[in-house]
Amino acid sequence: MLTFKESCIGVMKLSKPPVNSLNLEYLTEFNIAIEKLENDKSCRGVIITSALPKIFSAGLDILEMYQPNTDRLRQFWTQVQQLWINLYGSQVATVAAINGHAPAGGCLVSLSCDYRIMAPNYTIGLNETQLGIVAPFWFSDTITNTIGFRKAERALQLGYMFTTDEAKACGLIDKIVPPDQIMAVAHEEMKKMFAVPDFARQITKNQCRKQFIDKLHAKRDADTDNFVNFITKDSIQKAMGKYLESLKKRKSG
Ligand SMILES: CC/C=C\C/C=C\C/C=C\C/C=C/C(=O)SCCNC(=O)CCNC(=O)[C@H](O)C(C)(C)COP(=O)(O)OP(=O)(O)OC[C@H]1O[C@@H](n2cnc3c(N)ncnc32)[C@H](O)[C@@H]1OP(=O)(O)O
Repeated sequence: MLTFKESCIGVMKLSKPPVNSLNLEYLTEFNIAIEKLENDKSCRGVIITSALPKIFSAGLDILEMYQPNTDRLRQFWTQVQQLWINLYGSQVATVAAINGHAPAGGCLVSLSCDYRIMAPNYTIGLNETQLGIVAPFWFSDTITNTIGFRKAERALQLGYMFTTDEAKACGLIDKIVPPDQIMAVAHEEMKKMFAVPDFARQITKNQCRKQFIDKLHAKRDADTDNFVNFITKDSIQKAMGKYLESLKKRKSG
């Protein structure tokens, strides 16, 4: 993770080649970095983007979920939950500068921010069902809160990956920006949020989001148990094995 501060704005650049997949170690690093910026009194905003060309993040590292060690799988899921709690509940203003593809966990990271700008000709969405897995309720709440129930239900069922244009049309992202302007526009959007007194913006954000974060807090252990029980099922392992094979075939084909 490349993290630096530009005045009162923290910039986090995901930099885990080849595709910024989020494994246990990287999620832990991500959480530490966001918690550090959150606790920095001089930090009013965070921009999350990718240091890699063409990929914002490929989402959760599928290899963490395929033929897993159960203890590690639990730690992994705890970090995924924590990342969402940290980002969705963040008191600083957050902008996702999506400069590449953003499937599943990559999409969730961006949906957890306050504002999303995206470069053209990429794809974004919660594609979990295409892997034969199910987005948990808090992924589903987050997309529903962004694009509304009907569109979210349809997109989740299909595991639909939106093009940048489609994402803009349904409100999954807020603005389409050429890649060379994405950081400049992220700073402009941040300034718009800074024009509102921080405490008023923060209380409003809490009013909108707290109930959803509280819901996960209340069910956190059960959510981890569900995840571990679900992922370790033979049928789910088979489906994930097939998906991994298809990724490799696509590469060679
Ligand atoms: C009842 C419910 C209870 C509980 C809930 C249960 C389950 C829910 C759990 C979790 C939710 C899951 C969230 C996720 O995020 S799952 C991850 C989904 N991500 C994807 O499907 C992305 C797949 N990747 C791609 O589409 C492409 O790789 C991408 C467009 C990102 C990049 O394409 P490109 O052509 O540039 O690169 P590739 O050659 O495809 O990939 C390079 C290399 O990287 C490997 N790879 C890709 N993505 C991942 C990944 N997410 N994890 C691990 N590894 C990944 C790919 O296989 C290649 O590897 P190699 O062949 O070895 O070089």
